[in-house]
Amino acid sequence: MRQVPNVTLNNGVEIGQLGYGVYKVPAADSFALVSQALEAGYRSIDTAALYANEAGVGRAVRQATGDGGPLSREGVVVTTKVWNDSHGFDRTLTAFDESLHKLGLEYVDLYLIHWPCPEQDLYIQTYRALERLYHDGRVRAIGVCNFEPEHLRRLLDATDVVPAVNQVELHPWLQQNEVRAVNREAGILTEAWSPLARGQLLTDPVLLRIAAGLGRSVAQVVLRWHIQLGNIVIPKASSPARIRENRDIFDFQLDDGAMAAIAALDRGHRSGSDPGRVN
Ligand SMILES: NC(=O)C1=CN([C@@H]2O[C@H](COP(=O)(O)OP(=O)(O)OC[C@H]3O[C@@H](n4cnc5c(N)ncnc54)[C@H](OP(=O)(O)O)[C@@H]3O)[C@@H](O)[C@H]2O)C=CC1
Ligand SMILES: O=C(O)C(=O)[C@@H](O)[C@H](O)C(=O)CO
Repeated sequence: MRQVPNVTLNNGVEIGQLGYGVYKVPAADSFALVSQALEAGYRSIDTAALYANEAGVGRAVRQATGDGGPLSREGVVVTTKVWNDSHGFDRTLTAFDESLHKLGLEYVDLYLIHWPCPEQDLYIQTYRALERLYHDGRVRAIGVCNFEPEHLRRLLDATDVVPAVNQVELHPWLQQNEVRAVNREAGILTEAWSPLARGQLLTDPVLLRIAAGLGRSVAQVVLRWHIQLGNIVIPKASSPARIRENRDIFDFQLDDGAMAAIAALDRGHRSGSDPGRVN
């Protein structure tokens, strides 16, 4: 097994380029599955207040990094997010306290605004609260999710700390080239959510052909494509076998022909919500 490589955020914090996402992981399973992911070599876990499984995530991280555990707390990145009903400066600080309490950790590594919620028009105040948490040392890095270029430009103009990541839906059927370019220009890393389009693209004939040629699964080919593009990627899986399968993407390469064939699959297909419409 090859180690998951780290990438460096714009403030120097390191994060595994491959992490484990836990949307729809039931609270009762989150301890076991996150423990298995950490055992399999993942060092970054992506949760959110919305997912209602922060307690199990935190317990798994505490067990793996506590006295006698195999890992150091500094070596694991825990991401959580402020949900849409907690936008605004004070409400965000309260939501953060609740998440930290559920996680049972001393600090959060990466704290993100979950959606810009443009109709609420509070994301600048929400981000100001993230900046406060960052300056107070309660989070190691801050960022956003689902920010379209217009939201990002406004945020960059109005605030001081450049987001470390912009986590957006991204996969071969929704390649987000404009968002990726704006992120790159601002020094923001692109993190891909639903990197497998929630499983919808696993029967794509082009991907099946590339996977067959390499003797890999389609999921592995798609995750490898993300890695070669420079994305951070956080697939969710519900079994130890799939958790390991998704990790095993660092011992092969997609050649230029395969990368070009995948680039041609972009079709603007969303498997989740449209950021302009979530409020
Ligand atoms: N910031 C945001 O707004 C959002 C963030 N996210 C984050 O991104 C993470 C990943 O996105 P998610 O929506 O879960 O979708 P993914 O694209 O990661 O797909 C998950 C689905 O793919 C299946 N799958 C995973 N690995 C394999 C495999 N090797 N072979 C076959 N099927 C596989 C899973 O099945 P099974 O579970 O049965 O194994 C599940 O049904 C989330 O868990 C969450 O952390 C997600 C949505 C929005
Ligand atoms: O998983 C998340 O983090 C989400 O916010 C999404 O799943 C979102 O609720 C969605 O796209 C629903 O289709």
